[in-house]
Amino acid sequence: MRKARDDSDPLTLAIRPAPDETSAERSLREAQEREAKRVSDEIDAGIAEHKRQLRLDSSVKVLLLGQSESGKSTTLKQFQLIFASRQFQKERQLWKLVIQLNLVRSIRIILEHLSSLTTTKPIPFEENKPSRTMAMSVHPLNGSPRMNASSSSVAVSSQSSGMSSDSDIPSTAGSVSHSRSSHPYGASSPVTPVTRSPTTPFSSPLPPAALSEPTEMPKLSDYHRTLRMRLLPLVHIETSLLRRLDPSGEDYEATQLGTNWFTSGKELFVRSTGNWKEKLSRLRGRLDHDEDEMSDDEIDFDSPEDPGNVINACKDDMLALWHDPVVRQVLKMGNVRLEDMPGFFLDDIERITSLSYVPSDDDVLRARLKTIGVSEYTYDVNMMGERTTWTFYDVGGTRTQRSAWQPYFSHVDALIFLAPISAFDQSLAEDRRVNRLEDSLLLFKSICKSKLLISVNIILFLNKVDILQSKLNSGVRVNKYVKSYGERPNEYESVSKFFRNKFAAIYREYTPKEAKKMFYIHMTSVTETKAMRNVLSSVCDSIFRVNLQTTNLT
Ligand SMILES: Nc1nc2c(ncn2[C@@H]2O[C@H](COP(=O)(O)OP(=O)(O)OP(=O)(O)O)[C@@H](O)[C@H]2O)c(=O)[nH]1
Ligand SMILES: [Mg+2]
Repeated sequence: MRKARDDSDPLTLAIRPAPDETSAERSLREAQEREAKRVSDEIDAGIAEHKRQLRLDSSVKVLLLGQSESGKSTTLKQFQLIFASRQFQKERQLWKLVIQLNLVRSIRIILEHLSSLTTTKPIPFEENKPSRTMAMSVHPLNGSPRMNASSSSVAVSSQSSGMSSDSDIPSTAGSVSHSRSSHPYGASSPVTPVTRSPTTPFSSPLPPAALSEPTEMPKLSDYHRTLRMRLLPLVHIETSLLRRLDPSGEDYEATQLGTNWFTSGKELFVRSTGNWKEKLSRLRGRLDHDEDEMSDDEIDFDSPEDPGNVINACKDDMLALWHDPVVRQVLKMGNVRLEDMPGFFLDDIERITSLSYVPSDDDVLRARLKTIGVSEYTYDVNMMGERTTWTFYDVGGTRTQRSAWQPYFSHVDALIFLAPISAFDQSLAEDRRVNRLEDSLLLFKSICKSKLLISVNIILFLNKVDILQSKLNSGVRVNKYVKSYGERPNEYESVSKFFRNKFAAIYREYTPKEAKKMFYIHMTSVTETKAMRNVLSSVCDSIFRVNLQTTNLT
């Protein structure tokens, strides 16, 4: 049995007061003991603070990867909306200008298309066809171009990346993005009207409308020409705002009315080094400033030239243009599906052009702002009772941007890879010969194989399932684009399971055997906040737990 006080313990013996201790000695001893306790408490507090600091320093770092328009930046917006909503609310007004520019861009595309009817000869279909014998392909990860010899009518990227055996998705060269009417936020790029190759049995068919409609373009009247003239200020506003947001102009070319519309497909983008939020704040902040403080790159929001006023003044003409039957026919015959492009707001003209317009959450999530470079975003979030710092790296997804990803591989805890599975019938905007789903599969394979990512947890979002669903509902057949889909039912359950298995098989086959990491797959529509609340909570929770375990702080 243990004694209440152990007289044989050397420490107890050493600190035991002397039996003949005087009261002065006792006071001194007690003072020394109090001081020792104070020092000890201070050390404990220091250790606790150090641990807290370590936790903060070892913030959770997440890399967002995937091809362009896969939904990376939208995932980040959802994270912010759900976990850092105050910041999201604060930035809501900044998105107003982006949304208005998205709207103006759609108008510009219509105007350029109308203009091309009158000023330039449409490019003959055959000129857009890739070479039958030699074609460029690009490595899916580093974006470096290579020349491929190809005996087929098109160069398929798998031929250059050793994927020909496991890739059964034909190139969409010689095809166009399929037109559909029911999904408003579809993210296909403007389609290039090229013919179906007669020698590739699996090339995407042209939409029936493009094949069966009469070939004669409707005539534009003076009314259309006047409408065009009246909308020109919008285009100038766009040019000037884009210049102000990116004065280098490196990735932006001034819009030239009268050029062929598909040669001027430049879109609004955010450059990682550009601090667009600050620039937009400055442009917007003019109202709060003193007149004298106005600098050259600010806009006078009180002036009739202010973008909000100009856009508002053009409301009726925009509505007239978008609803004009001749314009609709011209677009249809040119196979221009604005509804399928990201940042489509033409059905919201009334609301968005209002002087008192404030973007809704949904508007912000639908807004399209292309990423250039790698942007870092940090949020302090309460998770599992802890205040934790989350750092996200949002990258540009076009092929030429991918070489910038690698330096981030070695110091992130997890990566979220987004593959838009609705894109099985679309081609890359940057290379019309490459099927978007195939590009995602090849990219995912490179990620799985990467030795640098051997201990990085992978979360795969098979995204844009809402668009996939509406495509299937409107009758687009998967087996026209994916040979191995065979005679399975053309229904969401079966198609989503098939794609899920395809990605899971790549993970199993190509991840190095020694890798120890978690891997989850989620079917997502990252624009849908309600569903994403559960998905992101569960994803962040798992990343956070694994992170705590690995830093040994639990
Ligand atoms: N309907 C629908 N639209 C989506 C979904 N995910 C993204 N979008 C839209 O698709 C467009 C492109 O999304 P982004 O998040 O900008 O794509 P990204 O991957 O960041 O593209 P880059 O910056 O070019 O690399 C945006 O207009 C989004 O609103 C989805 O699941 N469903
Ligand atoms: Mg982006």
